[in-house]
Amino acid sequence: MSSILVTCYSRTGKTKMLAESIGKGAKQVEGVNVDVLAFNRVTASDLVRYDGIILGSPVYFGGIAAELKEFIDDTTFVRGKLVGKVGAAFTTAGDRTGGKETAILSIVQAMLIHGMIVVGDPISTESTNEEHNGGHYGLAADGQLTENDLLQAEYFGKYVATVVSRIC
Ligand SMILES: Cc1cc2nc3c(=O)[nH]c(=O)nc-3n(C[C@H](O)[C@H](O)[C@H](O)COP(=O)(O)O)c2cc1C
Repeated sequence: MSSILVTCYSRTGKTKMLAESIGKGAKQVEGVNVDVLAFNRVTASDLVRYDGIILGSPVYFGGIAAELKEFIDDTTFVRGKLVGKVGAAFTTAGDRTGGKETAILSIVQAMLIHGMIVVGDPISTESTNEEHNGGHYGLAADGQLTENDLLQAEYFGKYVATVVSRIC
């Protein structure tokens, strides 16, 4: 049985809503155990237990929230123990051009430094919806979350879990 952790910093609940939908999608994949955990319940050393780690943050000034950066900085103490794990990132922003890609890439950058295998957000083959908001480098949504955003988050979770189940 492979395992996935989904967690994010979220002040006003939007990024957390995406986390829940990502978890819902990931749980559709057989043979993968998925934990969607509140940010304050996770420590850097918990990451070692998982095969896949999906991390999210709201966009703050074009980057990630300080709280997630602090968490990532703490992962220096598990350096070497995350090698070969699958990683993926997600974000929410206020504005369409507000910095979703730069925020996602900050998370992805840390994952790559850990030697993780990063999974992006391809436009889902399951999606027939042309409104796909896909982040390319990870999952992203802006403004008020729509049903479509939550559906894309489910597809993303399912996709990452499928990769985890294949390679872990
Ligand atoms: C301190 C701060 C900085 C922000 N900076 C940006 C920004 O640079 N670009 C943007 O599009 N939205 C920005 N926002 C809006 C948040 O990214 C957006 O509301 C996000 O969805 C909030 O996520 P949450 O509900 O999970 O806390 C900022 C919000 C705060 C509080």
